[in-house]
Amino acid sequence: MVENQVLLQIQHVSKSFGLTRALRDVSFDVRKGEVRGFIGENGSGKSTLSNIIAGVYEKDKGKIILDGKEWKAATVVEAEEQGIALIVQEIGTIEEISVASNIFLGNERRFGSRGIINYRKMNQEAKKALELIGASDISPEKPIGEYNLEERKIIEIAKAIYTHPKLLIVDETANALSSHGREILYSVIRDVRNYGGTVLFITHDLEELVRVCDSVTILRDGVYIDTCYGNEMIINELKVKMVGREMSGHYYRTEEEGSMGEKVVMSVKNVFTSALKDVSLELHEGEILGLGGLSDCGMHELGRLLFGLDQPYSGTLTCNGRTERLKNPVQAIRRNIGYVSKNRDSEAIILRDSVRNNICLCSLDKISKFGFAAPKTENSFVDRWIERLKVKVNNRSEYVASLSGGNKQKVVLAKWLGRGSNILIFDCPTRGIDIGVKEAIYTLMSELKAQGHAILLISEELPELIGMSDRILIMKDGRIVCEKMRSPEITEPLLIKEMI
Ligand SMILES: Nc1ncnc2c1ncn2[C@@H]1O[C@H](COP(=O)(O)OP(=O)(O)OP(=O)(O)O)[C@@H](O)[C@H]1O
Repeated sequence: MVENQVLLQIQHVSKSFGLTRALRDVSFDVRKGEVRGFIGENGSGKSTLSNIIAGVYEKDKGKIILDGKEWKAATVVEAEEQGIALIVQEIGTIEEISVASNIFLGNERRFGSRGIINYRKMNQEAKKALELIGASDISPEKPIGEYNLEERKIIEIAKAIYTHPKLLIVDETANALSSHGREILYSVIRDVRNYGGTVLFITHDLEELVRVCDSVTILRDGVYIDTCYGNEMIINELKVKMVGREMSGHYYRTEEEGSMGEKVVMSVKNVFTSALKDVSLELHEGEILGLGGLSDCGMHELGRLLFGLDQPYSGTLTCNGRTERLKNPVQAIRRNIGYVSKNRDSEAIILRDSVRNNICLCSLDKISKFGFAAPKTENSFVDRWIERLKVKVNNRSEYVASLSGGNKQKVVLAKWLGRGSNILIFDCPTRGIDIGVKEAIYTLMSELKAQGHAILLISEELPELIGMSDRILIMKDGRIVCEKMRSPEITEPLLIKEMI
């Protein structure tokens, strides 16, 4: 329940990274027991402020008051000790260690005696933490590397809630989760609110925001715009406040029926892997083929297989008229296939390299002459795509690691669109992307379709699947269980019925 006492006061906070003014004189308050949404376009400063509160970054100016006292965390561990938990946008776990060690990272001392850690006790406690949020299928002893993006996010949720934080910050986490994972997250948010804690909830999904939050604060270009409460949270008005202009409201394709060319550009027949059971499909030129299902249905694995990342036990794959085995992504790129992975930071971009090199990476053969790429040609190629996708970046030499989440995603898209791949496998392409750019990406997908490109759209967002696809395949337990042609009769409940 929202109390009248204020927990967090942000007072005139500013922060710059070199030339980028990420936050400019931002001030607002959040009360105890309040679930506060936090929205703004990509690069508007949401993660920067969250990171300052949670001790990751230092602010340049301003004050933060927590529970009546000035708050200045020097480290994340210090912030945790003071009751602040942050679930970051990307993967926040450490690869080489166990689930339990991740949950108690920085707090191992509590299981130690004379310098020796009692791992049995740590595992037992981690098991309790996981059970508490209904994730008892995750084993504390296992290395975290055995778990996928969604399961790792659930482990991070368990870690965050275990300490009963007075302030829980959730940065763009829901869109890495399936409906089951989202239920876990929402129930944790309800628990925090029930014991009088406060939640700062960052999301680009405004419907989710209105469902989950008591109020919302809007940032634009690092500047505080407004805070709306309860019934004042009207989606169309929030969009205008975020973007600073009226939005058209037409995100998706308007045709009632689907269309596609005759030519099949890619097909798989009777494919089996550990995750796929007798899967066959055909992708046509000029087609957007939607692939949906629950997150463990096999759709993400199918995307990996079509890009040569995984190999089938049996079955055939035909690509641009040739039957073959894609042994690796290099072969797939040669066959003109592009792939946007759901797992952005670890699979889709090189964080410690420039925006320029990331965008050019797969197109060097196209923009080079006699094996040499002239810097001028490279630069104009990169600038064209930065401009086209409105990537918010100071210059093309900036490291991708310093971009906001949504802008990283735009770099991934630019890389494949720039190459002109005629087969595009998009796994959750609009993950973390703000509404303005979402609209631009959907327009781009329609243009690519019109030019004859084939797109396999793997998505957990049903409105996106229904709104963009010519045909939808639903997968369940590794099999394709239904096929629906584009039509106004296709609804979310109809697809959900096939998925569960
Ligand atoms: N470590 C950093 N180094 C340099 N610039 C940074 C760094 N972190 C953030 N920025 C810049 O600060 C600005 C705000 O980024 P921030 O990540 O806070 O945005 P955001 O609102 O969370 O965006 P998104 O919705 O895309 O996640 C961006 O221009 C970003 O490039």
